[in-house]
Amino acid sequence: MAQINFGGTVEDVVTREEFPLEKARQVLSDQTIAVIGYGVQGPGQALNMKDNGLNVIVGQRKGKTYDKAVADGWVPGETLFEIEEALEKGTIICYLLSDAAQIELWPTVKKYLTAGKSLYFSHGFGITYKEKTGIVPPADVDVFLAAPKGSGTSLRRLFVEGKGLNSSFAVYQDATGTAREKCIAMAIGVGSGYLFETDFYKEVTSDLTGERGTLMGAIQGIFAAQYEVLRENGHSPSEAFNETVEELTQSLMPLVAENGMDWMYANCSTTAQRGALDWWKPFKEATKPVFAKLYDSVKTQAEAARSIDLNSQPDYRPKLEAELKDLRESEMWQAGAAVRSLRPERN
Ligand SMILES: NC(=O)c1ccc[n+]([C@@H]2O[C@H](COP(=O)([O-])OP(=O)(O)OC[C@H]3O[C@@H](n4cnc5c(N)ncnc54)[C@H](O)[C@@H]3O)[C@@H](O)[C@H]2O)c1
Ligand SMILES: CC(C)(O)[C@@H](O)C(=O)O
Ligand SMILES: [Mg+2]
Ligand SMILES: [Mg+2]
Repeated sequence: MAQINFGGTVEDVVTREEFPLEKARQVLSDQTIAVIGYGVQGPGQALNMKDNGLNVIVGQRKGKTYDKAVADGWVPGETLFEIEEALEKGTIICYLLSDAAQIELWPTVKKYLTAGKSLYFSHGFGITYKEKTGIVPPADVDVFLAAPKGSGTSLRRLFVEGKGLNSSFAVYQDATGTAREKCIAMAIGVGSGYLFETDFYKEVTSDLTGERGTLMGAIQGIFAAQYEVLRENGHSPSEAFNETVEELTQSLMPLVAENGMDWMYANCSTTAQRGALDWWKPFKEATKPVFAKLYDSVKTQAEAARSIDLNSQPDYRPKLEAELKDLRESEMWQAGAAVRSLRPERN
């Protein structure tokens, strides 16, 4: 493994140079990879693996998502099956149902996990919270994860552009002595950039924190707070949205992605730099207690319990959709839709 210095801490990582696609193909040459579930990660991972020359089939229940799989080129009876048929054919079972659905389907999946097969996850959820999920794999199967650090939609888009999201990987159970190399081969096969090692507990704990925090929850909270203050002080929706969201996503975050925060700052005025350097600290102080509370809520499994409880309610889907609709129809995101429609490249 390559040793890389991450800001003073040296970590082992796996790059595509030392574990090339050719090696992944060789490790997985006698495997039938069954991607169970075709929601968000399913399509990204399955299509990338197929384009990478691996032997992939998809298992998906009939309905809209099954039709999407057909539209994506999966052939019923050849590479696309009902879930149980795919479970039977697969030697590496990629369990890419939603975390809640994984609980429901587990008794079925378990039946097909015969000795020597592999069970692959993209999250540490099911295994870490086994007292809540009931997911306890048989001792004679390999169990590992590769967790792309981003949406399955981006995983596919970046792959098509010749780029790759980073993924973490972890082995939970090595029954055959080959779990680790299969795990790394799968992580390369789904189109990852570099790989960093973790364990199932750390993966789920950091992932739940990240998505509730800066990646999704905190960012919306901070956007909403600033937007409201601007509106309360007489600024128009377009001005408030541009100064809160549009400039960040269109101009400044791409600069951060390219070369770091200081470089983005350096490409703004000295007036902006002075203010940003002064104000990031009070923002950190104000929000750190919230992040500590969030981490604690993840660690005590309150977040997992809430997710499982709510997801298992029969009316959860429509309620979730109603919440997303409220967000979409809020003034800020309606202003956002108007702003997006005015981007020159959309005309
Ligand atoms: N969404 C992402 O981009 C992302 C990123 C990293 C990791 N993950 C992890 O990947 C896994 C899959 O997540 P996802 O967001 O792609 O899932 P998802 O919510 O998109 O659902 C995946 C599939 O589950 C099927 N499904 C739902 N309920 C079912 C049931 N009762 N019976 C049979 N099928 C059912 C759906 O038809 C769908 O095809 C999860 O462990 C998740 O944490 C997701
Ligand atoms: C894409 C995310 C947020 O990284 C993933 O963790 C998820 O749960 O969808
Ligand atoms: Mg997640
Ligand atoms: Mg994540």
